[in-house]
Amino acid sequence: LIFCDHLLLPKDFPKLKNDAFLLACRGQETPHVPVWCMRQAGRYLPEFRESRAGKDFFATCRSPAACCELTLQPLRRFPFDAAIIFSDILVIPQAMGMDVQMVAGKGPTFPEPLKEPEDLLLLQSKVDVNKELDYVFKAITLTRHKLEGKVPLIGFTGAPWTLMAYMIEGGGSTTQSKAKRWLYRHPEASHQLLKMLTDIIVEYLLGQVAAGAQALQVFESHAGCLGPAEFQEFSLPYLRDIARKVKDQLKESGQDVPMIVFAKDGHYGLEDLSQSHYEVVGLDWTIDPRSARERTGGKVSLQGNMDPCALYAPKERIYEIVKKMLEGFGTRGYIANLGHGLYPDMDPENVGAFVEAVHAHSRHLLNLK
Ligand SMILES: Cc1c2[nH]c(c1CCC(=O)O)Cc1[nH]c(c(CCC(=O)O)c1C)Cc1[nH]c(c(CCC(=O)O)c1C)Cc1[nH]c(c(CCC(=O)O)c1C)C2
Repeated sequence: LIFCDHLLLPKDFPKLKNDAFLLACRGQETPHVPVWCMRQAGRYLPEFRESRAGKDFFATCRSPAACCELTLQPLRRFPFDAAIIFSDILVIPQAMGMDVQMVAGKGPTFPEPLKEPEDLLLLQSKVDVNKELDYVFKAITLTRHKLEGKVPLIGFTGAPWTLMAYMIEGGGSTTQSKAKRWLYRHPEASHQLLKMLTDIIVEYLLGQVAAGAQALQVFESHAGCLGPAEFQEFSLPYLRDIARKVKDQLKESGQDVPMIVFAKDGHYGLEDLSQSHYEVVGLDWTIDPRSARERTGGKVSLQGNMDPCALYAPKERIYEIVKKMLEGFGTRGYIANLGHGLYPDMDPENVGAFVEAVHAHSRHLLNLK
């Protein structure tokens, strides 16, 4: 039999061998605390730099074979309990007709960001998600097959506010002041854009599940620049809408896929996030594990939250930090991760030490029970 990778269909997937991550999402017992890292497919790996060398970032995102290879790379080195599909949150603005380029040393850049509400007319409001983002779905299907059931595959999206911020700022920003100007000056147009994004995101996530994603993470990376009131108005309702709509649709076809919401620096919204139809709330390192547990009252599983910079510490110190983190969160309903993505200058050995520490110490704690 000859298999052509690009003809692989989203069915007959290999049987899952390690379900610790999926069990933890649902608060069920696991033999160890599952662990993965945001940006685990990244520049800190020499093999990643080699695969990406000289290739355009978004061209790489459009190649299912390249995305599959980059997704699998970290799993060949470390016993992570989940894989996350290599892609980017900015493929959605691209699908809506915006040009996004990866500029070396600067990051993703929009040559023509949205400036005024009239610019919304330039956007493709009815995006044919299955056609425009088909390459992501193909990457997911291929990767799920190539994972051979080793660990579950996570799909993801940017949240509406975070995507809106990039579309107006035209790239990364520390203040998000151009995007926040819209919230205060053009609230109606802001809601119009957020609603437009929400509809596309729902379809996009459903497409990822149909293609083979076994869990979904929604990145609200720019929650931190909103205050509680703006979060209540411009972020939370859309995060809730996404989870509710995705879950309602999946239920109709008898499916159930755990969802994770990660609102970076959105500690003020923790109680609300824990009551937003997500099984898991991701945390950055500014929240103390015990207080996060108290504030979420056992309603959700938690994921996080070691400071990525703690990985610069010597290995023994990493072990101590992990130990404290595990004792703070407890071993049930918990997925170990960093509080944000891995930095490109991280020593892969220290990433390995982190994974090893989570597995070893959580097994120790679980054996004491
Ligand atoms: C590895 C990588 C990615 N994106 C970028 C890079 C580095 C550039 C390169 O390799 O050339 C540019 C890339 N893409 C983006 C940025 C940040 C730009 C900025 O705000 O300054 C950069 C450098 C935008 C982006 N992209 C993403 C987010 C949300 C998570 C977060 O808060 O970091 C955001 C904000 C999501 C993302 N992006 C990526 C993944 C892959 C899966 C994994 O985690 O291993 C994921 C989940 C992949």
